[in-house]
Amino acid sequence: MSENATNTETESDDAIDRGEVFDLIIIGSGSGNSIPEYFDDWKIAIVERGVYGGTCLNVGCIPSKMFVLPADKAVDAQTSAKLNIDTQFNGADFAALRDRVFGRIDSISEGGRDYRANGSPNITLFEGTARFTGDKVFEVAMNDGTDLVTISASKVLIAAGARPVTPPIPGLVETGFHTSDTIMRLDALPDRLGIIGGGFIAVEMGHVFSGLGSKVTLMNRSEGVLRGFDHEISERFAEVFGERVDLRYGHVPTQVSRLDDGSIEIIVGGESVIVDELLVATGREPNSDLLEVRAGGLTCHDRGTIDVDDTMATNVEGVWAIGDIANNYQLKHLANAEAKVAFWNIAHSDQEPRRQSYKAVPSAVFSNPQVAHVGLTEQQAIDQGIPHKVGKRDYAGTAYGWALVDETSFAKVIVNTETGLIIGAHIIGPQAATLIQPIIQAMELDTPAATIAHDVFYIHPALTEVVENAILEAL
Ligand SMILES: Cc1cc2nc3c(=O)[nH]c(=O)nc-3n(C[C@H](O)[C@H](O)[C@H](O)COP(=O)(O)OP(=O)(O)OC[C@H]3O[C@@H](n4cnc5c(N)ncnc54)[C@H](O)[C@@H]3O)c2cc1C
Ligand SMILES: NC(=O)c1ccc[n+]([C@@H]2O[C@H](COP(=O)([O-])OP(=O)(O)OC[C@H]3O[C@@H](n4cnc5c(N)ncnc54)[C@H](O)[C@@H]3O)[C@@H](O)[C@H]2O)c1
Repeated sequence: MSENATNTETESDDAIDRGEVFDLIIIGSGSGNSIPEYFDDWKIAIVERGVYGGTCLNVGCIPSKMFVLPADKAVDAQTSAKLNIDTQFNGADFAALRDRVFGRIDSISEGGRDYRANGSPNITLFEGTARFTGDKVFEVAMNDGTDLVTISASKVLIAAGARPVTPPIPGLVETGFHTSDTIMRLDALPDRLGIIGGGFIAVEMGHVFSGLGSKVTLMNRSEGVLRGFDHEISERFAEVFGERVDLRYGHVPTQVSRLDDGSIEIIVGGESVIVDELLVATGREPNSDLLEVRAGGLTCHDRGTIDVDDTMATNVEGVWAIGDIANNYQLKHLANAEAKVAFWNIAHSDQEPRRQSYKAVPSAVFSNPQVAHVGLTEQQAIDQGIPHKVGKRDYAGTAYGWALVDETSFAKVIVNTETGLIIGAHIIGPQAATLIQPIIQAMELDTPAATIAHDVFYIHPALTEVVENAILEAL
């Protein structure tokens, strides 16, 4: 055991059953599973209630992007006439695609589980649902129905993530619906798919299913889709995406019911929408309630995320929290970064703690068109009274954009005119998630916009010239 880990037996309260005592308990096997090797001599418990490996691996980022790629190819095949080639999309073997994706993923999850259950001598895997019963004490309701197990530790890492919200729409629960947890496991492509929501999951899955051949109707509460994004981006996204998907805005569905022929009727904005399958993607709520974190003395924000500082420490000494249960971004690259910070600080309490930066947290929406963002929107810059200049470049204004025959994609960069630093960037179009990377670097490292525009090469005629030119326009 690391010299920094303390034995809880010394601090145990005789009145409380602390059960088996560990050096470290980790709740959740998603980002919580990335345990550095300097923990090899710690006695560790991992508690996982679901499929091993968490959201990103099993039902999130990875399978969804393995579906997005074939959908992108299908859309390309249907839109190639502008490139003077004659290609067709003749349909998808959805069951084979599903089996390929999950054949890969399920075995990785099983391998990860087996490694922790049988191949890691210092680790005990508890497969069940943990809840706090006291300070760093948990009761675990085992999935196999055996007795409740009590465990405790001197240090705890909470990485218990979030789960899909079920909106209170009359008839929804009785009718039955899919979430992102189940929609990718359908047996066949539905002829008609309804999607309630208009955020990341709605537009990514809307692209997947419409691209592969379903008729998709997306019903969003707000006026438009991707409303948290820069206005120009969300408006352009809706224009382009709306050519493939029936977008209904500004209403919460008021009734969902199952019809005699097995189809599903959704009443939205006073109109009837009839579909074969329904996906609900109206946000994800932190699992802090399942964990009964308040019984462990932890404080939470209104939305249920656990209060943490930038060292990932909670208000209770010896308890850290990371990922979707601790931040409102709900992004895997952030959960991974927070895990690194938390694990380091847990094992090195005698050193100055490492801190997570939130200066330039980027995100990308892997729909079609693709969208990427980092930093402030133009409206946020205005609202915050920051003196700024916006630079914008259409893909069509660069050589590679001509090759793509692109008419809808652009990059937008916002520079603080007092500091010369980039404060926001927004890209819509092919490879947006990759193109934004130099700007993430510049923002995180405080590299002036002029420096990254003038002092480095951008390969000609690559799409990165879009970013170079957008920055130049903002100087
Ligand atoms: C469809 C979809 C696509 C996504 N795509 C992207 C993407 O492209 N890029 C990106 O950055 N992010 C994406 N995300 C978000 C990303 O998946 C999450 O931000 C990330 O996985 C969160 O990791 P985590 O470790 O905090 O939680 P999780 O990976 O959710 O792990 C939490 C684990 O804790 C377990 N658990 C919960 N409560 C308890 C309890 N009481 N006892 C025991 N175990 C418990 C859960 O079963 C779960 O396995 C996507 C999410 C979804 C749903
Ligand atoms: N590419 C990625 O990084 C990626 C992909 C998927 C998910 N995620 C993460 O997962 C999180 C959850 O995704 P999400 O799409 O479920 O949530 P979201 O917060 O992105 O979007 C929720 C949407 O549901 C709408 N909504 C809420 N209640 C509604 C109702 N009753 N009727 C109709 N519409 C309603 C909202 O207007 C909003 O458009 C995201 O915040 C994101 O961080 C990330």
